[in-house]
Amino acid sequence: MPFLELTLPCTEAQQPRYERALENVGALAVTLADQHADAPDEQAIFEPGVGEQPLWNEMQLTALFEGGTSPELLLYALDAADEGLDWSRASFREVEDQDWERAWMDQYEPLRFGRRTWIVPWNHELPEGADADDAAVVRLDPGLAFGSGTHPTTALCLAWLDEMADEGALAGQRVLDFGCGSGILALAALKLGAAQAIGVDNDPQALTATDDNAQRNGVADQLVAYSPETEPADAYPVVVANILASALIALADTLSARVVPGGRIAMSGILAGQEDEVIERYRADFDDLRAERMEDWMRVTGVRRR
Ligand SMILES: C[S@@+](CC[C@H](N)C(=O)[O-])C[C@H]1O[C@@H](n2cnc3c(N)ncnc32)[C@H](O)[C@@H]1O
Repeated sequence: MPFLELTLPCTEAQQPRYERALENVGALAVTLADQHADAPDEQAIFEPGVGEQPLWNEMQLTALFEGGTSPELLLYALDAADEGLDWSRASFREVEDQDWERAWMDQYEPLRFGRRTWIVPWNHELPEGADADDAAVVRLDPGLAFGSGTHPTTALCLAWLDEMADEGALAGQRVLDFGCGSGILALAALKLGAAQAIGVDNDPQALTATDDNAQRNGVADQLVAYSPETEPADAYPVVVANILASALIALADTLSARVVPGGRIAMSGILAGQEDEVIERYRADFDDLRAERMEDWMRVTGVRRR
């Protein structure tokens, strides 16, 4: 399936704002490359990781959208997403998915979250010095679904799961990963000791990626991915939902009902400044609501009232 690729030259100072606007209108992936590299295959591709900033002053920002997306409508949405940004230098082309998978995998390195959670691309090994006996290792190919660990919202949720495991709150538990993308959070929960995980996503690519990654990690019998229409209306002691703030607010009744009394929830996909609205919406059903920030993004956690 072809995809629509948007490229745009920008400065280092402009990059976070452009990136945020692109993600807000549904970019599947955003990468940065050095503007001055000579040939495309020599370009240093850089996806901003946790706490990392690109080195270049001038860069080329590239975003991938679903095939069939109209460039005109996209520009209209981008203008609405942030009226102060200039998109006149944006250019578009159709790309085959293979190009993107290759670029993604080539620049993707093992990353650690919290004390012992490792996200390792399927074609890499744990770095030397990592404690292989203690590590909870997820081997991942994000494919075309969101969820490689490099986005702050994923990182915030992975760090929370790692903490939960250290507190003994994951061992043997059932976990719901709502908006599972690549399945990264469900897989991390299983590797950290959860007994079973359910993934839910409204994107068929995500369900395929989650199934593939469950096979790759040898946990296909513990992880099942559903569309929102088919997910069992069950309740779980641990729920993670990394979707946008607007979706968390719209789905508050459903998500609250998915958490058992005394169970815990972590929500992300929340831009800094949106956390109070999310907390307000969940206040009726949850205690101990807290917000944690990473870069421009927030995580809200809470404990379901008994
Ligand atoms: C930001 S990604 C998170 C992926 C992964 N869980 C992670 O933490 O990296 C959000 C995912 O939620 C899915 N999603 C968004 N809105 C949804 C909804 N209303 N119901 C189910 N899935 C949804 C998207 O398709 C996408 O895969």
